[in-house]
Amino acid sequence: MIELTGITKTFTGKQGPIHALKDVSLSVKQGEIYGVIGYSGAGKSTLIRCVNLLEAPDQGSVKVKDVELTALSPRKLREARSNIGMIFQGFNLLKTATVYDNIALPLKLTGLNKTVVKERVEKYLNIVGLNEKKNAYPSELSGGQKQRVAIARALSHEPEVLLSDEATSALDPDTTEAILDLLLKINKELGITILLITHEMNVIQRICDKVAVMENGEVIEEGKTKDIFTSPQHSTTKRFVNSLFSHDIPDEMLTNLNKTGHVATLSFFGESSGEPALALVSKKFDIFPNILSGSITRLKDESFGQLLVHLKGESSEIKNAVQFLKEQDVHVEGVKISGDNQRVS
Ligand SMILES: Nc1ncnc2c1ncn2[C@@H]1O[C@H](COP(=O)(O)OP(=O)(O)OP(=O)(O)O)[C@@H](O)[C@H]1O
Repeated sequence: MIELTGITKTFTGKQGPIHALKDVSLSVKQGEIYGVIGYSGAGKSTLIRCVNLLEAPDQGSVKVKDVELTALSPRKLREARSNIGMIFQGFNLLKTATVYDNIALPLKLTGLNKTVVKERVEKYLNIVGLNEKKNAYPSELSGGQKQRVAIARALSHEPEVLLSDEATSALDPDTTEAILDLLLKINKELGITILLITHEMNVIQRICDKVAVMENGEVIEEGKTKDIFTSPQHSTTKRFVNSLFSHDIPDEMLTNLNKTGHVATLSFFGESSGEPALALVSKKFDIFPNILSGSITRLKDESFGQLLVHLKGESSEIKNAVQFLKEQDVHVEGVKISGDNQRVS
């Protein structure tokens, strides 16, 4: 549905060129929710703005539904853009217009008649659950309600693609959850493909099928959310994944524990697969596993758990136990302590 190939964008900064995007390629399939995560300045906004050519890339190809957008005339580009909705962190609502008019005015500009406009506004206000607020002004709405209006406005053009530029970053955790649920519903029930950018791993965790991690204008890691969570490769990706699990054990304690065995994180899917596998390990091998910390969270439709464990015993027994855990689909990774990388895997 969205194919970005070899996208390069350089800005002219006061201190010289800023290479915001360096040869970035990305492929989003129809019906997917695809998340791009990265720290501030990674290039996420520039990338998402290239998809509808709000930002023109210096080089590279932007295809949406097999149409090369960079080659279109201004009129054809306007048509193509009507198939790509967008929502923003700051909502971008007209302050002087009611909720109804915020959605209706852009529709009228496309030439739709009054009856169709009314039907569309009501349909999409219903979908976002805000029909009773149609005569309110944005200043009378909460942040979550403003984002709902913005979503209804984007959907009212009946696009196949929705771009979300940090749509939940200005919202509190409960409102964020509600907006993420709404995005899931839109994806499921209307079949809209969603490409979003965020700096919050919980957004990726809750709704994304796939994720790309960006740093310094490049995609450093990409794949199914499930795979990235169980086996992050790049140190930045590991930081993002670990941000969801606070195994707050002091380094000194970890160093001491490593003298009598190995400290490792075990990642697993399903609520019950981690602990039973660990119980079996203590029966089968001459080791004593001790859970130091653990938590379970949800990855879209599945539960995903992580345990920080101390495996006490001889190295050879630990090695066999780790091999056994891997065979039970538990991902095992040694924990770094003070630069001394005691890898178990
Ligand atoms: N119009 C511009 N002119 C000059 N530099 C820009 C412009 N837009 C972005 N940049 C620079 O490009 C780099 C990437 O910015 P971008 O906004 O895409 O990153 P980001 O990952 O979205 O970060 P943030 O979450 O802080 O917005 C940054 O160094 C930024 O300062």
